[in-house]
Amino acid sequence: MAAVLVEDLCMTYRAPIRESGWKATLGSVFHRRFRDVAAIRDVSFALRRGEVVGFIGPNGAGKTTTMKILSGLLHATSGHVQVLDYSPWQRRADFLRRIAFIRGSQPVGGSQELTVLDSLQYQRLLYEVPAAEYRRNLEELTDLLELDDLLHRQLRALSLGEKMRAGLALALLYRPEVMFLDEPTLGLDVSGATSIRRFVAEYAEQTGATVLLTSHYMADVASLCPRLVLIDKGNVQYDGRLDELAARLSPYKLVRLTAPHADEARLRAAGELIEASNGTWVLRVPREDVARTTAQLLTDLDVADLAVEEPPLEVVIDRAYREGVG
Ligand SMILES: Nc1ncnc2c1ncn2[C@@H]1O[C@H](COP(=O)(O)OP(=O)(O)OP(=O)(O)O)[C@@H](O)[C@H]1O
Repeated sequence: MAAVLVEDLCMTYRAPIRESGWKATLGSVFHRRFRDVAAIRDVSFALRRGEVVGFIGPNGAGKTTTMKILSGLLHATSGHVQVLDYSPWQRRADFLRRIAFIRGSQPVGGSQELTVLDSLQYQRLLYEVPAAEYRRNLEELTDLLELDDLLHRQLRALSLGEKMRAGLALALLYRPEVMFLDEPTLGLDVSGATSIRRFVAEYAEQTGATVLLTSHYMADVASLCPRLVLIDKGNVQYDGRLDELAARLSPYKLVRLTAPHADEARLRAAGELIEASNGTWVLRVPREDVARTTAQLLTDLDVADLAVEEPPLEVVIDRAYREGVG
Protein backbone atom coordinates (compact mmCIF):
# COMPACT_ATOMS: atom_id res chain seq x y z
CA MET A 1 0.00 0.00 0.00
CA ALA A 2 1.27 3.47 -0.87
CA ALA A 3 1.83 5.86 2.05
CA VAL A 4 0.65 8.74 -0.11
CA LEU A 5 -1.55 8.39 -3.17
CA VAL A 6 -2.57 11.33 -5.34
CA GLU A 7 -4.71 10.78 -8.44
CA ASP A 8 -5.87 13.42 -10.92
CA LEU A 9 -5.79 16.10 -8.25
CA CYS A 10 -7.10 19.54 -9.21
CA MET A 11 -7.38 22.67 -7.12
CA THR A 12 -8.97 25.89 -8.26
CA TYR A 13 -8.97 28.88 -5.93
CA ARG A 14 -11.76 31.43 -6.13
CA ALA A 15 -9.93 34.70 -5.73
CA PRO A 16 -11.72 38.07 -5.33
CA ILE A 17 -10.96 40.63 -8.01
CA ARG A 18 -9.93 43.93 -6.45
CA GLU A 19 -9.64 46.98 -8.63
CA SER A 20 -7.90 50.13 -7.48
CA GLY A 21 -9.62 53.44 -6.78
CA TRP A 22 -12.27 54.34 -4.23
CA LYS A 23 -15.19 53.91 -6.65
CA ALA A 24 -14.16 50.36 -7.45
CA THR A 25 -13.58 49.64 -3.75
CA LEU A 26 -17.05 50.91 -2.86
CA GLY A 27 -18.58 49.00 -5.78
CA SER A 28 -16.92 45.75 -4.67
CA VAL A 29 -18.73 45.96 -1.33
CA PHE A 30 -22.01 45.44 -3.19
CA HIS A 31 -20.86 43.44 -6.22
CA ARG A 32 -17.94 41.23 -5.38
CA ARG A 33 -16.40 39.71 -8.46
CA PHE A 34 -14.23 36.60 -8.46
CA ARG A 35 -11.88 34.84 -10.80
CA ASP A 36 -10.79 31.22 -10.81
CA VAL A 37 -7.09 30.44 -10.28
CA ALA A 38 -6.18 26.90 -11.32
CA ALA A 39 -3.35 26.09 -8.91
CA ILE A 40 -2.92 22.40 -9.77
CA ARG A 41 -4.29 20.31 -12.61
CA ASP A 42 -4.42 16.51 -12.83
CA VAL A 43 -1.53 15.93 -10.46
CA SER A 44 -0.84 12.23 -9.82
CA PHE A 45 1.94 10.49 -7.91
CA ALA A 46 2.42 7.88 -5.20
CA LEU A 47 4.96 7.59 -2.39
CA ARG A 48 5.96 4.25 -0.97
CA ARG A 49 6.42 3.93 2.78
CA GLY A 50 9.86 5.10 3.85
CA GLU A 51 10.58 7.06 0.67
CA VAL A 52 12.15 10.53 0.86
CA VAL A 53 11.00 12.42 -2.23
CA GLY A 54 11.80 15.94 -3.41
CA PHE A 55 8.79 17.93 -4.63
CA ILE A 56 10.20 20.78 -6.61
CA GLY A 57 9.07 23.43 -9.04
CA PRO A 58 9.35 27.16 -9.70
CA ASN A 59 7.48 29.76 -7.64
CA GLY A 60 3.73 29.37 -7.93
CA ALA A 61 3.98 25.84 -9.37
CA GLY A 62 1.49 24.40 -6.87
CA LYS A 63 3.73 22.70 -4.27
CA THR A 64 2.31 24.30 -1.12
CA THR A 65 -1.24 23.86 -2.40
CA THR A 66 -0.60 20.12 -2.90
CA MET A 67 0.93 19.81 0.58
CA LYS A 68 -2.01 21.64 2.15
CA ILE A 69 -4.37 19.18 0.47
CA LEU A 70 -2.26 16.22 1.60
CA SER A 71 -2.31 17.41 5.20
CA GLY A 72 -6.04 18.16 5.10
CA LEU A 73 -5.89 21.97 5.32
CA LEU A 74 -7.52 22.33 1.91
CA HIS A 75 -10.20 20.30 0.18
CA ALA A 76 -9.29 19.61 -3.45
CA THR A 77 -11.68 20.71 -6.18
CA SER A 78 -11.49 17.21 -7.70
CA GLY A 79 -9.38 14.06 -7.71
CA HIS A 80 -8.48 11.41 -5.19
CA VAL A 81 -6.06 11.71 -2.24
CA GLN A 82 -5.15 9.10 0.30
CA VAL A 83 -2.52 9.46 3.02
CA LEU A 84 -1.88 6.26 4.97
CA ASP A 85 -5.46 4.97 4.91
CA TYR A 86 -7.15 8.31 5.36
CA SER A 87 -8.90 11.01 3.37
CA PRO A 88 -6.90 13.99 4.66
CA TRP A 89 -9.71 16.58 4.40
CA GLN A 90 -11.64 14.74 7.12
CA ARG A 91 -8.82 15.78 9.54
CA ARG A 92 -9.52 12.84 11.84
CA ALA A 93 -7.60 12.98 15.11
CA ASP A 94 -5.91 9.62 14.45
CA PHE A 95 -4.81 10.87 11.01
CA LEU A 96 -3.37 14.08 12.46
CA ARG A 97 -1.37 12.04 14.98
CA ARG A 98 0.33 10.16 12.15
CA ILE A 99 1.35 13.07 9.91
CA ALA A 100 3.17 16.38 10.25
CA PHE A 101 3.14 19.43 7.98
CA ILE A 102 6.13 21.63 8.70
CA ARG A 103 6.67 24.96 6.97
CA GLY A 104 9.95 26.84 6.96
CA SER A 105 7.96 30.10 6.59
CA GLN A 106 6.00 29.42 9.83
CA PRO A 107 8.04 26.93 11.83
CA VAL A 108 6.19 27.32 15.15
CA GLY A 109 2.55 28.21 15.68
CA GLY A 110 0.72 28.70 18.94
CA SER A 111 1.51 31.17 21.70
CA GLN A 112 4.91 32.75 21.20
CA GLU A 113 5.06 33.59 24.91
CA LEU A 114 5.50 29.94 25.89
CA THR A 115 8.93 28.42 26.35
CA VAL A 116 9.99 25.62 24.03
CA LEU A 117 9.57 23.09 26.85
CA ASP A 118 6.07 24.37 27.73
CA SER A 119 5.11 24.13 24.06
CA LEU A 120 6.42 20.58 23.90
CA GLN A 121 4.41 19.65 27.00
CA TYR A 122 1.30 21.26 25.52
CA GLN A 123 1.91 19.34 22.29
CA ARG A 124 2.21 16.14 24.33
CA LEU A 125 -1.26 16.68 25.81
CA LEU A 126 -2.74 17.66 22.46
CA TYR A 127 -1.41 14.57 20.71
CA GLU A 128 -1.92 12.27 23.71
CA VAL A 129 1.67 11.07 23.81
CA PRO A 130 2.11 8.61 26.74
CA ALA A 131 4.45 9.92 29.46
CA ALA A 132 7.22 7.34 28.94
CA GLU A 133 7.18 7.84 25.17
CA TYR A 134 7.25 11.61 25.66
CA ARG A 135 10.35 11.39 27.86
CA ARG A 136 12.11 9.08 25.41
CA ASN A 137 11.23 11.15 22.33
CA LEU A 138 12.10 14.41 24.05
CA GLU A 139 15.50 13.09 25.03
CA GLU A 140 16.19 11.87 21.50
CA LEU A 141 14.99 15.08 19.85
CA THR A 142 16.92 17.25 22.31
CA ASP A 143 20.02 15.34 21.40
CA LEU A 144 19.48 15.27 17.62
CA LEU A 145 18.34 18.91 17.36
CA GLU A 146 20.70 20.26 20.03
CA LEU A 147 17.79 21.74 21.98
CA ASP A 148 19.42 21.86 25.43
CA ASP A 149 19.97 25.62 25.37
CA LEU A 150 16.58 26.38 23.84
CA LEU A 151 14.19 24.47 26.11
CA HIS A 152 13.72 27.27 28.63
CA ARG A 153 13.53 30.13 26.17
CA GLN A 154 10.34 31.74 24.85
CA LEU A 155 9.42 30.96 21.25
CA ARG A 156 9.23 34.63 20.36
CA ALA A 157 12.86 35.15 21.34
CA LEU A 158 14.29 32.44 19.09
CA SER A 159 16.22 33.10 15.89
CA LEU A 160 14.92 31.68 12.60
CA GLY A 161 17.19 28.63 12.76
CA GLU A 162 16.32 28.01 16.42
CA LYS A 163 12.61 28.32 15.60
CA MET A 164 12.99 25.70 12.89
CA ARG A 165 14.68 23.30 15.31
CA ALA A 166 11.93 23.90 17.88
CA GLY A 167 9.27 23.50 15.16
CA LEU A 168 10.72 20.16 14.11
CA ALA A 169 10.80 18.96 17.72
CA LEU A 170 7.14 19.96 18.19
CA ALA A 171 6.08 18.25 15.00
CA LEU A 172 8.05 15.07 15.58
CA LEU A 173 7.33 14.62 19.28
CA TYR A 174 4.46 12.26 18.44
CA ARG A 175 6.55 10.33 15.87
CA PRO A 176 4.57 11.03 12.68
CA GLU A 177 4.91 8.41 9.95
CA VAL A 178 4.49 10.89 7.10
CA MET A 179 6.17 14.29 6.99
CA PHE A 180 5.33 17.09 4.59
CA LEU A 181 8.27 19.48 4.76
CA ASP A 182 7.68 22.79 2.98
CA GLU A 183 11.01 24.61 2.57
CA PRO A 184 12.48 23.53 5.92
CA THR A 185 15.77 25.38 5.35
CA LEU A 186 14.22 28.69 4.22
CA GLY A 187 16.45 31.57 5.28
CA LEU A 188 18.91 29.45 7.27
CA ASP A 189 22.67 29.91 7.16
CA VAL A 190 24.89 27.16 5.76
CA SER A 191 25.43 25.30 9.04
CA GLY A 192 21.80 25.73 10.13
CA ALA A 193 20.63 24.25 6.81
CA THR A 194 23.17 21.42 7.02
CA SER A 195 22.06 20.43 10.50
CA ILE A 196 18.37 20.40 9.47
CA ARG A 197 19.25 18.18 6.48
CA ARG A 198 21.24 15.82 8.66
CA PHE A 199 18.38 15.66 11.13
CA VAL A 200 15.75 14.90 8.47
CA ALA A 201 17.94 12.13 7.02
CA GLU A 202 18.51 10.59 10.46
CA TYR A 203 14.85 10.84 11.46
CA ALA A 204 13.73 9.19 8.21
CA GLU A 205 16.29 6.43 8.56
CA GLN A 206 15.60 5.73 12.24
CA THR A 207 11.81 5.78 12.04
CA GLY A 208 11.17 4.68 8.44
CA ALA A 209 9.05 7.83 7.94
CA THR A 210 7.84 8.83 4.48
CA VAL A 211 8.96 12.35 3.58
CA LEU A 212 7.78 14.73 0.87
CA LEU A 213 10.05 17.77 0.80
CA THR A 214 9.86 21.02 -1.12
CA SER A 215 12.85 23.29 -1.37
CA HIS A 216 14.36 25.88 -3.66
CA TYR A 217 17.80 24.93 -2.32
CA MET A 218 19.18 22.20 -4.51
CA ALA A 219 21.60 21.14 -1.75
CA ASP A 220 18.55 19.93 0.24
CA VAL A 221 17.28 17.93 -2.68
CA ALA A 222 20.68 16.53 -3.70
CA SER A 223 21.51 15.36 -0.19
CA LEU A 224 18.13 13.93 0.80
CA CYS A 225 16.08 12.86 -2.20
CA PRO A 226 16.97 10.06 -4.61
CA ARG A 227 13.61 10.66 -6.32
CA LEU A 228 12.05 13.89 -7.59
CA VAL A 229 8.56 14.91 -8.52
CA LEU A 230 8.87 18.09 -10.57
CA ILE A 231 5.78 20.25 -10.94
CA ASP A 232 5.31 23.33 -13.10
CA LYS A 233 2.20 25.42 -13.72
CA GLY A 234 0.20 22.90 -11.73
CA ASN A 235 1.28 19.84 -13.75
CA VAL A 236 3.73 17.06 -12.97
CA GLN A 237 6.55 17.36 -15.51
CA TYR A 238 8.85 14.65 -14.20
CA ASP A 239 8.64 11.84 -11.68
CA GLY A 240 11.72 9.69 -11.36
CA ARG A 241 15.28 9.38 -10.20
CA LEU A 242 17.26 12.56 -9.66
CA ASP A 243 20.36 11.14 -11.38
CA GLU A 244 18.30 10.16 -14.44
CA LEU A 245 16.94 13.70 -14.72
CA ALA A 246 20.48 15.06 -14.50
CA ALA A 247 21.66 12.63 -17.19
CA ARG A 248 18.71 13.50 -19.43
CA LEU A 249 19.08 17.26 -19.17
CA SER A 250 22.82 17.50 -19.11
CA PRO A 251 24.49 15.18 -21.60
CA TYR A 252 27.88 16.27 -20.18
CA LYS A 253 29.99 15.52 -17.14
CA LEU A 254 32.77 17.65 -15.72
CA VAL A 255 36.31 16.29 -15.60
CA ARG A 256 38.36 18.20 -13.03
CA LEU A 257 42.08 17.50 -13.15
CA THR A 258 45.22 18.85 -11.55
CA ALA A 259 48.11 18.72 -13.99
CA PRO A 260 50.42 21.73 -13.47
CA HIS A 261 52.55 21.19 -16.56
CA ALA A 262 49.79 20.20 -18.99
CA ASP A 263 49.64 21.72 -22.44
CA GLU A 264 46.44 23.76 -22.82
CA ALA A 265 46.02 22.79 -26.48
CA ARG A 266 46.09 19.11 -25.51
CA LEU A 267 43.37 19.72 -22.92
CA ARG A 268 41.23 21.66 -25.37
CA ALA A 269 41.37 18.69 -27.71
CA ALA A 270 39.93 16.45 -24.96
CA GLY A 271 36.83 18.51 -24.18
CA GLU A 272 35.40 22.00 -23.72
CA LEU A 273 37.69 23.84 -21.32
CA ILE A 274 35.45 25.77 -18.91
CA GLU A 275 37.86 26.63 -16.09
CA ALA A 276 41.62 26.95 -15.72
CA SER A 277 43.50 28.15 -12.66
CA ASN A 278 46.92 27.32 -11.19
CA GLY A 279 47.29 23.98 -12.92
CA THR A 280 43.71 22.86 -12.22
CA TRP A 281 41.50 22.44 -15.26
CA VAL A 282 37.81 21.69 -15.71
CA LEU A 283 36.65 20.11 -18.95
CA ARG A 284 33.09 19.51 -20.13
CA VAL A 285 33.01 16.09 -21.74
CA PRO A 286 30.05 14.24 -23.35
CA ARG A 287 28.88 11.47 -20.97
CA GLU A 288 29.57 8.68 -23.45
CA ASP A 289 33.19 9.85 -23.92
CA VAL A 290 34.10 10.25 -20.23
CA ALA A 291 35.76 6.83 -19.70
CA ARG A 292 37.81 7.03 -22.91
CA THR A 293 38.81 10.68 -22.39
CA THR A 294 39.91 10.28 -18.77
CA ALA A 295 41.95 7.15 -19.60
CA GLN A 296 43.65 9.06 -22.41
CA LEU A 297 44.38 12.09 -20.21
CA LEU A 298 45.90 9.87 -17.51
CA THR A 299 48.13 8.21 -20.09
CA ASP A 300 49.23 11.39 -21.91
CA LEU A 301 49.68 13.85 -19.02
CA ASP A 302 51.37 14.01 -15.67
CA VAL A 303 48.11 14.11 -13.68
CA ALA A 304 48.28 14.71 -9.91
CA ASP A 305 44.53 14.42 -9.34
CA LEU A 306 41.43 13.70 -11.42
CA ALA A 307 37.72 13.66 -10.55
CA VAL A 308 34.60 13.20 -12.65
CA GLU A 309 31.66 15.30 -11.45
CA GLU A 310 28.01 15.69 -12.34
CA PRO A 311 27.15 19.24 -13.44
CA PRO A 312 25.78 21.36 -10.54
CA LEU A 313 22.16 20.44 -9.84
CA GLU A 314 21.17 24.13 -10.02
CA VAL A 315 22.17 24.14 -13.68
CA VAL A 316 20.12 21.02 -14.43
CA ILE A 317 17.03 22.24 -12.58
CA ASP A 318 17.25 25.73 -14.07
CA ARG A 319 17.22 24.09 -17.48
CA ALA A 320 14.23 21.92 -16.51
CA TYR A 321 12.30 25.02 -15.36
CA ARG A 322 13.18 27.12 -18.39
CA GLU A 323 13.04 24.56 -21.19
CA GLY A 324 10.94 21.76 -19.71
CA VAL A 325 12.02 18.18 -19.21
CA GLY A 326 11.12 17.08 -22.75
N1 LIG B 1 -5.39 31.48 -1.37
C1 LIG B 1 -5.15 31.62 -2.65
N2 LIG B 1 -6.02 32.29 -3.45
C2 LIG B 1 -5.80 32.42 -4.79
N3 LIG B 1 -4.73 31.91 -5.43
C3 LIG B 1 -3.82 31.23 -4.69
C4 LIG B 1 -3.98 31.05 -3.27
N4 LIG B 1 -2.92 30.34 -2.82
C5 LIG B 1 -2.14 30.08 -3.89
N5 LIG B 1 -2.68 30.61 -5.01
C6 LIG B 1 -2.13 30.52 -6.38
O1 LIG B 1 -1.98 29.14 -6.70
C7 LIG B 1 -0.79 28.91 -7.42
C8 LIG B 1 0.08 27.88 -6.70
O2 LIG B 1 0.52 28.44 -5.47
P1 LIG B 1 1.42 27.61 -4.44
O3 LIG B 1 1.57 28.45 -3.22
O4 LIG B 1 0.84 26.25 -4.28
O5 LIG B 1 2.80 27.51 -5.23
P2 LIG B 1 4.23 27.01 -4.75
O6 LIG B 1 4.72 26.05 -5.77
O7 LIG B 1 4.18 26.53 -3.35
O8 LIG B 1 5.10 28.35 -4.86
P3 LIG B 1 6.39 28.91 -4.04
O9 LIG B 1 7.56 28.10 -4.49
O10 LIG B 1 6.47 30.34 -4.53
O11 LIG B 1 6.05 28.79 -2.58
C9 LIG B 1 -0.13 30.28 -7.59
O12 LIG B 1 -0.53 30.80 -8.85
C10 LIG B 1 -0.73 31.10 -6.47
O13 LIG B 1 -0.77 32.47 -6.81
